[in-house]
Amino acid sequence: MVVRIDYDDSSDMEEGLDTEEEFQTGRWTAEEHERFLQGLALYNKQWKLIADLIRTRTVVQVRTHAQKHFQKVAKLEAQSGRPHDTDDDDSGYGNFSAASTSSSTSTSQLSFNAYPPPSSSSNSSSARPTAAAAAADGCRRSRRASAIAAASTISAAARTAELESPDPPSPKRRKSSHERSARAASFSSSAGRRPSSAAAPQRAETADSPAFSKSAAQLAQGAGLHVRSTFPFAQPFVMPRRSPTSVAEISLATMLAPSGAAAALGLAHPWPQHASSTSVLSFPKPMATAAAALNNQLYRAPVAAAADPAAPSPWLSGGYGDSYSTHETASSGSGTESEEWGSESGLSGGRGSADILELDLPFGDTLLSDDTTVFDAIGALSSAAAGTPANGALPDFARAFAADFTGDSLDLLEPIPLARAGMCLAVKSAPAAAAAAAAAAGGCFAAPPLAAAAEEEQDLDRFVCSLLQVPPQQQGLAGSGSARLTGGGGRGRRQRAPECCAESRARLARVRAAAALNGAFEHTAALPPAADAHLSGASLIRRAPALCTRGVRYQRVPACRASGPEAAETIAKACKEYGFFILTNHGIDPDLLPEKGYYIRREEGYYIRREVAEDGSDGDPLTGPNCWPSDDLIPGWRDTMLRYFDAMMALGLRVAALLAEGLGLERDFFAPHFTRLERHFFAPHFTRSMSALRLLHYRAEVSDVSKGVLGAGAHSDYGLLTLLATDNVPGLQAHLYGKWFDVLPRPADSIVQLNGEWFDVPPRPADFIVNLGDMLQRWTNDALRSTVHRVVNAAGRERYSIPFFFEPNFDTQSWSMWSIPFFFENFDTQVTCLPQFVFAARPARYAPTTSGRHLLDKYAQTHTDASPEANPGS
Ligand SMILES: O=C(O)CCC(=O)C(=O)O
Ligand SMILES: [Fe+2]
Repeated sequence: MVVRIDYDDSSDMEEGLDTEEEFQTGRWTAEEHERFLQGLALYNKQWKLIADLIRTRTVVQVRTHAQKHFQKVAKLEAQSGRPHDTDDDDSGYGNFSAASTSSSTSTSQLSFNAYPPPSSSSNSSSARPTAAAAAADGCRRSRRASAIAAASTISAAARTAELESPDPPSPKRRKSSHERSARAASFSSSAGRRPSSAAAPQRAETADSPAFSKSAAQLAQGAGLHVRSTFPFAQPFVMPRRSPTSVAEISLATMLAPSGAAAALGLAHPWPQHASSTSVLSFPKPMATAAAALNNQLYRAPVAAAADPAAPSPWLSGGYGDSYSTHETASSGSGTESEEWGSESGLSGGRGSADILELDLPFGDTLLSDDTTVFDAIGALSSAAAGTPANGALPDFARAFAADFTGDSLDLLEPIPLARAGMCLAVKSAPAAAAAAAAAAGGCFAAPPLAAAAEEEQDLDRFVCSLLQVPPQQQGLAGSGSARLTGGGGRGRRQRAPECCAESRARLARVRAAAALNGAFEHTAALPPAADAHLSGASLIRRAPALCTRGVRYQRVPACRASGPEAAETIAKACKEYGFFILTNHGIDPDLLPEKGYYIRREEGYYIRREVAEDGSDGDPLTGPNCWPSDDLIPGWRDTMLRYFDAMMALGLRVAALLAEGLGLERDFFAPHFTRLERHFFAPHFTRSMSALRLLHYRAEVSDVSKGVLGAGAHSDYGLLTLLATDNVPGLQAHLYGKWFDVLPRPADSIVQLNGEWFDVPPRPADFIVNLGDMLQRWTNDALRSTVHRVVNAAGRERYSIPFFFEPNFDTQSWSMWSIPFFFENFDTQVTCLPQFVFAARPARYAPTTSGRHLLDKYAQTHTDASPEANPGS
């Protein structure tokens, strides 16, 4: 079992902001190569972007490295006679130590089980709405228009350098070898460690930071933990600037059940010198304790929730609903469950038996209400633990943490399913140690008798089984005699009826899957066959979407209003930190929404752009006349769609204005890029925008990420931003890198602890899901990032969506003999890194271009039939 402890990178953040990049020479490290591979997957052969991702290598170095890499891959392929998976390529780029190689092998196996990499022959297009039907439909399109329509097909395959890697790349800058090696430290529980990990060489100590590794090792040993030899995760754990996730998580755990944590260790105070990230390294033991404490919290809270059967439990809700209906919420609520969970709380200050919620807390009432905020929970618990009077005053760190967590102004959707995330955390963090600590504390959940355990696998299985209350005979484990579960506090445990076992098993599988995703489990051998089945990529995605988060923060998507005094600020904040938000109060006529395209029921995408002449003469490259079904066939549809298009243009302009304002630009900054201040005498379209509606229909096919079967492959959109309307069927997933990693200091009140994970964006039929496009990234010199997203049709249900790609005018406006001079303004639609985002230490990353050029380039990169060769005229 591996427990990860992350190093403090706060100094990196603070010091590293304005310094020049440090380019390395010489052999590539494993880490650099890994990033290179990520970059390759993400950006194909855009060396500049890849170099940006790697950070320590120049573009030229990257290119040379790529050359060697491809040669090597070709050689391996020739030798093996099969395509070589570059992700597994550990065959030597610099100083791969034996340790790191073996580690990455086990890790990639772990990752594969958790989240298989894409097959090289992605057939995502099969699930992608195709444009072929559009052509077959007899619609007349210009050649260019067809090329664009075809985008829906090709983009999934080609635009996608599929991002199905188990962990996303960390774009975070690496500054020093010290920090790199610090990151390499992790711990495994000594309670049941495998001999192999004990014998493995200590990379941290041979690496270039002996001081760090020594102290880490000492600390770990002092705490009864074992320093694992190498960094065990395929990807580095991405950490935010000011509040390293580990600290946040541990803080959270500690704060959630501090008294329990204290009891577990016999400590007077459970969070020693909290909140300083370095303290993480100093307190491996509290970390285990924290996990145990969190477990206490997790498995007590539902008991209280169950006391009111009418109230939906916030603790294990969310995700795709039914897959998370749990026995806690399903239980009778009679209170007898508390016996089962054990009643020795080990928590001080409580009024009652097992239930931490009965603590006399200032916020106690809100703790389990549906609109519970984490702020409340943390505030309540930390106040109680800190012994502050019940007046709501929080310890400073708790206040800061809570503010960091919730954000000030954003109206965050989806109350965090804290328990679920916490479950991952607890299992991830220190399962064996957590169990032991909890047991020592007279635990609130059954802890396996660790001392009797022979193998780590068994410990882990027992641990998880005990969490899930899988009866021993159902566990399918070797040596189950010693796995007899002991009830917390020595109380007898009620055996579950056999019919519950399937559910328990499924839950076991889900937790294990989640834990695997979280990088916690490195073994799979002991999984019962039934559970194994749940670990295939597709089912994992289907069953454990919300468990796929590493922390607790990715379940929520910020919601921003399109109007009101806060709108500009909240939109800018969401864009900076998330790159993704839900737009409410948008003012689009609700009557327009349901009609907007659901007539299109074919397997295809269907584009609508601004109207141009039949011969396309007043169009731009990449455009053509819209293709409308006859009015007899769908009466009024054309009219509806054009009204919708206009409304979306107006909304796009409004959001762009709010964003500009929030970014400190002129409110009207973007507008001229989307409008044409020339009024054509005969065709007074007020826009030359390339914006497009795309009507998408996904057929009822379950995605299988491992096989590359996706609704839409991972991509970012090209324009300024995209306003997405969806029906009620989930499917959209976003991939966050965090927005503040290398440009500006991350604001103290940031809502996001950055991390890269796919997470499910809840469908919001009445609102719009907004994501940022590549052009905005370009304009802001990477300060804002276009958001990578994809569609995974986990439910296998038919799905409709209508993205509105808000894209600027193609090019420079031109004077025509029909223009009304008064309105004419020669405005070049230049996309240039804005001075506000260009610093000495961070010069412009993109050459000026035009919107049209940018689009052509993008299409050329990703669509074979939109390449210059295929479209010589464009
Ligand atoms: O259907 C969706 O939810 C997203 C579609 C999308 O991302 C796209 O067409 O670019
Ligand atoms: Fe998209």
